[in-house]
Amino acid sequence: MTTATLYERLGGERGIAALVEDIVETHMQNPRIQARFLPYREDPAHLEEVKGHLRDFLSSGSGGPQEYRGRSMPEAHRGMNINEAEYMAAVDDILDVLDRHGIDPQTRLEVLGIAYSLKGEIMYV
Ligand code: HEM
Repeated sequence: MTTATLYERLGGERGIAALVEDIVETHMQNPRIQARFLPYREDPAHLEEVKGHLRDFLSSGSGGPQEYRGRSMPEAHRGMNINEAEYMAAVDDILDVLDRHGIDPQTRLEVLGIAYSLKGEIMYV
């Protein structure tokens, strides 16, 4: 039984910042979803804003002190018509990156649980 919060087990502010960089880069290299993300390379300011929101989302959702000021999940993904295969591809990327960063299996499972709980707010909204 561990007493560290999910935020701490993800490496806190620095760990989460590194995770977000790699997750976005991995999405951009994943043929199943890269078309959704590659256009952001042409708009670095917007990309930085989204990365900031992703960091705050992960931090506040895992027990960290940061406040999430981005849009709600349905608002952020509305009109993208994200399907199940794309959703699974994104979740696979996240779990791969957590693994590459040495995050333990129990913690990865917790993140998977949170990702699944958000599915209905992100797919086909
Ligand atoms: C575990 C599932 C997911 C989570 C937790 C998640 C979370 C987020 C968050 C927090 C933002 C920032 C919102 C903002 O800036 O206001 C965002 C933006 C975005 N997400 Fe997701 N997302 C997920 C799945 C997906 C999937 C499957 C796709 C497409 C394949 C996707 C595509 C995007 C795009 C393109 C943006 C940028 C929107 C913009 O232009 O500002 N997301 N996501």
